[in-house]
Amino acid sequence: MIALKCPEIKVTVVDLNKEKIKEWNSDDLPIYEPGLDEIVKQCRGKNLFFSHDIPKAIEEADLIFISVNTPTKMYGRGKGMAPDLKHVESVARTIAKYAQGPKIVVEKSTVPVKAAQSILHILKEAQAHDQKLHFQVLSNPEFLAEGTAIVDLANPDRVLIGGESSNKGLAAIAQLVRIYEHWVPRERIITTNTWSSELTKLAANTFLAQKISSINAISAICEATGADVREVAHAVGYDSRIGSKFLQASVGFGGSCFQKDVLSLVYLCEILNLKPAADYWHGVIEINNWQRRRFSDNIIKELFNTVTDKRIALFGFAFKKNTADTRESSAIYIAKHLLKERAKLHFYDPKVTETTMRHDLRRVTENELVDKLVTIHSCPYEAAKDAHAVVVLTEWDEFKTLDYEKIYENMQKPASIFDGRLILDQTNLRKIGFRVFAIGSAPTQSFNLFP
Ligand SMILES: NC(=O)c1ccc[n+]([C@@H]2O[C@H](COP(=O)([O-])OP(=O)(O)OC[C@H]3O[C@@H](n4cnc5c(N)ncnc54)[C@H](O)[C@@H]3O)[C@@H](O)[C@H]2O)c1
Ligand SMILES: O=c1ccn([C@@H]2O[C@H](COP(=O)(O)OP(=O)(O)O[C@H]3O[C@H](CO)[C@@H](O)[C@H](O)[C@H]3O)[C@@H](O)[C@H]2O)c(=O)[nH]1
Repeated sequence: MIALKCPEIKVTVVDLNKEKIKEWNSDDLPIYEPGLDEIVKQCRGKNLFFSHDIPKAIEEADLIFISVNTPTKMYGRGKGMAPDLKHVESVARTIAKYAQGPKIVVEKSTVPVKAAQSILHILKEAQAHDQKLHFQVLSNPEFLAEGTAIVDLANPDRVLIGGESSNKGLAAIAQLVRIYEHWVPRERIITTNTWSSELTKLAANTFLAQKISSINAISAICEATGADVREVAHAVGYDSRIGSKFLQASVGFGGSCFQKDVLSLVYLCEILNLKPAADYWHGVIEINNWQRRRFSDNIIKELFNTVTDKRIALFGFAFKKNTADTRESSAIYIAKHLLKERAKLHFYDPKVTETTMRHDLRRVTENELVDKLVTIHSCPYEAAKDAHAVVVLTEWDEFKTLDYEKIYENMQKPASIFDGRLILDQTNLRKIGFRVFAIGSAPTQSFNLFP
């Protein structure tokens, strides 16, 4: 977006992963994101470059964005909670090694509060030994969502920049503001101190995830009472203080950010000895896991309490529509529960590859189960053929307009459909003959004798 909006700025993207850089330089980009291909094609070779020559890029740059991954740590202290900052630290050390003049270093990765301090300590060490060096570290968290990244970047609700309040700090902030001002109205560029900016990113993601867990918790009450979660969400969201966005009940949120960032905030609360705050935010994750479990348990319950050897078609594997990203996708966890029960799973996703699906499933369950029980299809009708149930896990638009009569005809009877995204026309499906179960509404066609 910077390359597109600021033709006078040269943008060089560097990555340790040479394969990825090769793909960025090819016609087949390493990620699927609507609108991205066009922009890359328009700018690449003019003022946008992809390279693995990291030292040269550092040498040449005035501003350096650190945008490396900060996944949840899976070992040692903070395992399963704290973000792993080893890549951020490694970049700071690389900058310290190759910089030959003053640089503004921008923390774009999502990090815990005070991470900028560590980066600065490492850079200051280099500065102490070389008079030509001077570093300012800014926090500039990213708020784009996958699937809508280009729109979000082109028209952000806000851009947040945190930095030191010293003269040099303010000058660095002003430089970054000038870049965003090319396309973002000045009143939408917020400047704060570094720690507020870092914390805002974690807070924003936690608030968003909390909204989804709140509506998902309400969806469970709806299923038990006859209220309809879509009606409740609509009416609750009409209150402008609450707002209608992010009230879509679902199989639970996925993606590489929400769980990681909520856990990062919980961990921060714990190390600061703020246990009630840690427990409060941890509830967001607990509800999300519960929602996934409830959904898969309902499938088993409504298929006469056994799915062993039953063919089940799963529509969607990506964590949301318009992306091929599967990181922390609820589909993985729902499939895991069903595989434990020895169901035969037939997947269809318009963008996710077979290799990715098998790799993700092998990470959470035994290889043997995946090899024996999982089939991947390139056509939804094939996936649903002879199935006892169709389960919608991702809200891809194309699932709304499939020929459900044809799907019904080729399924085992009774044919059930479980809508985990509330995208299907339930009345029409019932007319066709399906037993329909949807998140957040009472199971009126339940065969189940016990609640
Ligand atoms: N994905 C999103 O939608 C999104 C949105 C907002 C914020 N974020 C944040 O942005 C950061 C990156 O997320 P992502 O999804 O792009 O991660 P990613 O894993 O897809 O990409 C990170 C890249 O960094 C590279 N890398 C790691 N260490 C490196 C090093 N020392 N030098 C050069 N390259 C290195 C990796 O090879 C990888 O290609 C995370 O902190 C994330 O929380 C992501
Ligand atoms: O009402 C809703 C909205 C979303 N989701 C699910 O929540 C997850 C996350 O969706 P979304 O937030 O749209 O995508 P992300 O790409 O994960 O974006 C989030 O995480 C990014 C990384 O930090 C932030 O930059 C974004 O602002 C923040 O929205 C997905 O599984 C969605 O299906 C719901 O279940 N119900």
